[in-house]
Amino acid sequence: MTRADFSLLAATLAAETPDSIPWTLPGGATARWIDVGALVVEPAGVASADLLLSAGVHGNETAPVEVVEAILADLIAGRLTPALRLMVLLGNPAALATGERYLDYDLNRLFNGAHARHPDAREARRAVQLEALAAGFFEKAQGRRLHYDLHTAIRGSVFEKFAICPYLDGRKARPEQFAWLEAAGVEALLLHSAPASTFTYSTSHRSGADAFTLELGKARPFGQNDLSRFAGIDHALRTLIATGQTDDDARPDALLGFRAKFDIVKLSDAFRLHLDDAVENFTVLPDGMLIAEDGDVRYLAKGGDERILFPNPKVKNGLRAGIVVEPVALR
Ligand SMILES: O=C(O)CCC(=O)N[C@@H](CCC(=O)O)C(=O)O
Ligand SMILES: [Zn+2]
Repeated sequence: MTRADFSLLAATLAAETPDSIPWTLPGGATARWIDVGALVVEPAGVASADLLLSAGVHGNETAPVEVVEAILADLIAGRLTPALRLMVLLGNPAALATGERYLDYDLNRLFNGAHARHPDAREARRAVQLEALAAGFFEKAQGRRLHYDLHTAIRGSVFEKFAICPYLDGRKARPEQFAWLEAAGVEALLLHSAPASTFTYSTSHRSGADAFTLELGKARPFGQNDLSRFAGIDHALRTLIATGQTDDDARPDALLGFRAKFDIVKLSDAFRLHLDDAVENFTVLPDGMLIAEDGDVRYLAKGGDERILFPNPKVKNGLRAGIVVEPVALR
């Protein structure tokens, strides 16, 4: 593979060794393959912002990886010229190679120190590495710090594309971001209500990044994605990279707001979810419905337009097996 046709995905899946040698892209930007699944692009001029784009934190969520690969290919070929600093991280190379969500433990439950509780999981080492790469990238930031962690979901969704804002330690989300999310085709925004062990909570909390998890459709294996369904995020990211313009004065009116009300936690092997596989994310829960139970613990819906998100009885014990959300005003 020459520099001109370098593919981060191919190099990552083939477990090639990164060389950290900078090379100049057509148009004068610089690229460096700094670590496994990690590439940094610096613009020729002053960077107007610092964008971390991660994909493949879950190995079965392949469409966002393909979107990011296509953007990188255009940057490397000089068809796209960056106005900002960019770091691309492919989250879980080993799981991407096997097409599984994770190998030993869900990587997106191991950030912000949680890796120390699962030292033997291969993902624990990767979480440490990713956190160090993200922190190193943002330490050198001179502009606005942005992190978009791109995912797809196991289930279908009432809102096909939605964003998740990590808990902001009491601060409010910056409304300037909402217009960009809408331009990317995002229909709903969930605000988390508590700290978490996710990548976006980590970069928000530790590096002060405006971080969002973006859920962009349904998870499918490589080769089975209809990338036309990802045109909105593809276009919004390319515009952001080319212009470096992160704020938008437009007043979005269609973005629906939700807040996390409570987590459904799988405590033991006795956990039973009373929602079948066809139930989509953001389905309204009838008042009084028994959503799940685990021994003596019963999770009940309390009405008021409560909805279910990410119901999954197959998670490991101790992890979130669903979130009950409710509408909230965004501004
Ligand atoms: O479809 C599912 O059940 C999970 C999709 C997914 O991976 N979602 C992320 C959300 C992370 C966040 O809360 O910011 C995850 O569960 O890690
Ligand atoms: Zn995911």
